[in-house]
Amino acid sequence: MTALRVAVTGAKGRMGAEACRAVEAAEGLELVARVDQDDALETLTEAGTEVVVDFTHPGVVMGNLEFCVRNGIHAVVGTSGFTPDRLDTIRGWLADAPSVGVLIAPNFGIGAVLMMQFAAKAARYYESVEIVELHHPNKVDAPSGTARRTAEMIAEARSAADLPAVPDATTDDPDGARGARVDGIPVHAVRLRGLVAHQEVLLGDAGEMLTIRHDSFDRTSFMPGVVLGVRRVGGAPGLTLGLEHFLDLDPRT
Ligand SMILES: NC(=O)C1=CN([C@@H]2O[C@H](COP(=O)(O)OP(=O)(O)OC[C@H]3O[C@@H](n4cnc5c(N)ncnc54)[C@H](OP(=O)(O)O)[C@@H]3O)[C@@H](O)[C@H]2O)C=CC1
Ligand SMILES: O=C(O)C1=N[C@H](C(=O)O)C[C@H](O)C1
Repeated sequence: MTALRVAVTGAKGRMGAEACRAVEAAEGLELVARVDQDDALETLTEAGTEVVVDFTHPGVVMGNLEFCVRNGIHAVVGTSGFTPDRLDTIRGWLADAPSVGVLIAPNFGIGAVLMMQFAAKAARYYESVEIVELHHPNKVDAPSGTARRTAEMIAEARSAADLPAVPDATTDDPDGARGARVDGIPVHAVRLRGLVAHQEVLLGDAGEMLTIRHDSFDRTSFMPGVVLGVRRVGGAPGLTLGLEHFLDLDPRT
């Protein structure tokens, strides 16, 4: 069997370098190109790339993706910064390239994916919910893509259950101490030396609180998810949002 030809964009970065190691170590995958800041995207086509793994920057990922889709290259995207508008733009590109698959995974950690699923499942049972995401201080964007997506999933579940807005009597908050709001869900971002990637979802109701927490202590935690995405994306044309769609989660849940 011929190996799947994989390239990594953002290859010199924290995640890109780890992804290069994971692809090189994975059976049936061949790392054919490492692309970073000053390299031309044509490197990808010249190398005969079949799947690109992108861990770059929210400011450049859309250009990379447009190039991939237009050149028939499947993409596994870990880079954050995906708003609903951006996802619609990608769907538009994919409409002209129906055989191409793009996976946007806000988080490749299997435990993080489960944490998001559990939070969405619990959401309709609780009056209050807030998200606290905690990351290393070199992270450039806030709130994290994981927190954003978790908030969207929780908001969808609350809306489907006809829950009202989360209760909050705050009228005076000149410094933004109550955090950001994503689809009405409060999100708080911590940046702390020593951390990697962590998130807590706090769900509260009269007399009780449920805390759902996930910790990535090391970037190797993301790699089984990245490799799974690379193996599966070519068989899933169109846009897939979230690694959960490749995890064969119990359909009864
Ligand atoms: N989905 C997931 O599971 C995870 C997602 N992430 C996300 O991945 C992204 C990258 O994170 P991280 O690795 O920590 O960041 P880094 O800053 O360490 O890495 C980004 C790399 O991309 C390079 N780069 C910048 N512009 C381009 C370009 N136009 N083409 C190719 N490469 C480019 C950067 O170069 P230079 O430094 O010179 O600018 C750098 O080497 C972030 O959005 C982060 O949130 C992170 C962890 C897990
Ligand atoms: O920048 C990071 O480190 C991470 N970014 C992703 C995000 O924004 O959610 C995933 C993970 O939290 C690590």
